[in-house]
Amino acid sequence: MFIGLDLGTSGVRAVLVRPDGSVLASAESGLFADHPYPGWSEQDPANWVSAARAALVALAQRHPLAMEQVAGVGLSGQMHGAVLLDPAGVVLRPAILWNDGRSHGEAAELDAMADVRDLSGNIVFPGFTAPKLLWLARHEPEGFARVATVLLPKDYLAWWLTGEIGTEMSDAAGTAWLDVGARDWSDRLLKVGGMRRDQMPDLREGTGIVGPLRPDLAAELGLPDGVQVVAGGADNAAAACGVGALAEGDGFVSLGTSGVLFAARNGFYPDPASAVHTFCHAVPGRWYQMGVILAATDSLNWLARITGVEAATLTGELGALGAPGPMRFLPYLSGERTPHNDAAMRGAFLHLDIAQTRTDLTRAVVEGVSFALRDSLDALRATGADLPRLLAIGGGTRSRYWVELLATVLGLPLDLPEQGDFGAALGAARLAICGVTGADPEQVMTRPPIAETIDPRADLLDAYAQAHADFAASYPKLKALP
Ligand SMILES: Nc1ncnc2c1ncn2[C@@H]1O[C@H](COP(=O)(O)OP(=O)(O)O)[C@@H](O)[C@H]1O
Ligand SMILES: O=C(CO)[C@@H](O)[C@H](O)COP(=O)(O)O
Repeated sequence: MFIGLDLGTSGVRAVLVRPDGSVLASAESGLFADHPYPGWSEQDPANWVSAARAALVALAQRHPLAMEQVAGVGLSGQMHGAVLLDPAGVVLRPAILWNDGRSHGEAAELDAMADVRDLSGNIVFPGFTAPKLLWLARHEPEGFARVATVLLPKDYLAWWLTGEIGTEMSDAAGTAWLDVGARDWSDRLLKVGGMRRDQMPDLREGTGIVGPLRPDLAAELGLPDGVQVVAGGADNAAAACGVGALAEGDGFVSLGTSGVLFAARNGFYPDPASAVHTFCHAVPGRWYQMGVILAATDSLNWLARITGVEAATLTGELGALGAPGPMRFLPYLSGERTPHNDAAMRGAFLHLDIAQTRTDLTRAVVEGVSFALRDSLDALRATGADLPRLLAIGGGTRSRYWVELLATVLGLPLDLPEQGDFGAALGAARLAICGVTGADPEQVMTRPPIAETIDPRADLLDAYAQAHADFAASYPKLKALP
């Protein structure tokens, strides 16, 4: 048996997976992000540990015999977050997350420096790790002086599970300190970011082993001796492993806290002039590209918070998909990444009318998120990625309305995998299977059974294309406002 542990922004999910790759059980424990100031987004790593422990204990209570058979644990997690450890391994401050825009000035500075885009293969976005450390050096210099190690979120869980410090290529690629083509830390990128190699965790591929599970944790969870903890992958790379997206033409769209349009590529094809990301895959010798929006289900959760109605209830009120609503919503509540790279931009509702209801607001939100993902699809296509169809994963795909809308806005058939919510956690477990048994990733990371394919609604394609054009035209107009 194997365990996959995915540290999402909205919660930790643990899955117990049989050696043939089928899922026996899963458990979840929720998380919240703190936004102490506009544009900031933080989580306390202690809460990640509590949530991971709760999810693992839930599996142990329900499946004690299966837990006795576990050979490996694989990890997956939200990308880019900076977890700062002092020389004793103590966390120095709350982790600064992927959707935190405070370091936009530092990001622009790094981005303008010679060789930076060429080496990292990417624009330096404010959400990436390197500008966060430059911000820290300027605004919290005492804390910065004590940073002995920078970890990415899931690597902090590896540290908790094993007492070992390490990372892997797919998460390291999102730091702006990695030479993404060479799959190694870049001395030049570290130097311009004010960092040293000894502050970086050791690098391995996603199937590499970080170390054995701590004996006290094994005893607490009813796991045997000698369980190996496998490095795993950044959540999007791990999700790709979970849905078998390894080669050219394979891709997925994810409706999680962030929204992601992912395309596996057969080689390293950076296009750093565009806001498409080019990162190492979690399996050796492969890369991928993606467009990212910063608030997908996070936009819906914001509406849920201010209306006092749960996200699932809001989408449940939408009924059957029809023509686009009259309102437009720009989902830039945490700023914008692909395609505009605009950390200062903020969201908006347009064309509010006194007759409109909560349902109209929900419709506008899910439409706005879908239109922003269409922008990412167009940006990916411009880099040469060819995506004839996509798998659809993430919590938002529980809404049938949203998936049908998204298929229509993207103009592509969307395949809903059985157990689509497990994507990243299942991918983490698959990386553990490969790491512990030496199995070939190509054999293990197959496409999952598809529960249903949702086709675009041919009768609505033109109406949504027009609504997307209106949405796209709104961005420069809003940007021009003081
Ligand atoms: N029926 C639903 N309709 C729309 N959104 C939903 C529904 N059920 C769950 N969600 C959303 O899915 C989110 C969780 O998605 P998930 O992919 O697990 O996120 P993450 O990986 O970012 O933590 C929830 O926060 C919620 O907003
Ligand atoms: O910043 C990115 C990718 O570049 C996000 O996709 C994060 O990795 C967070 O993911 P979720 O919590 O939405 O899964």
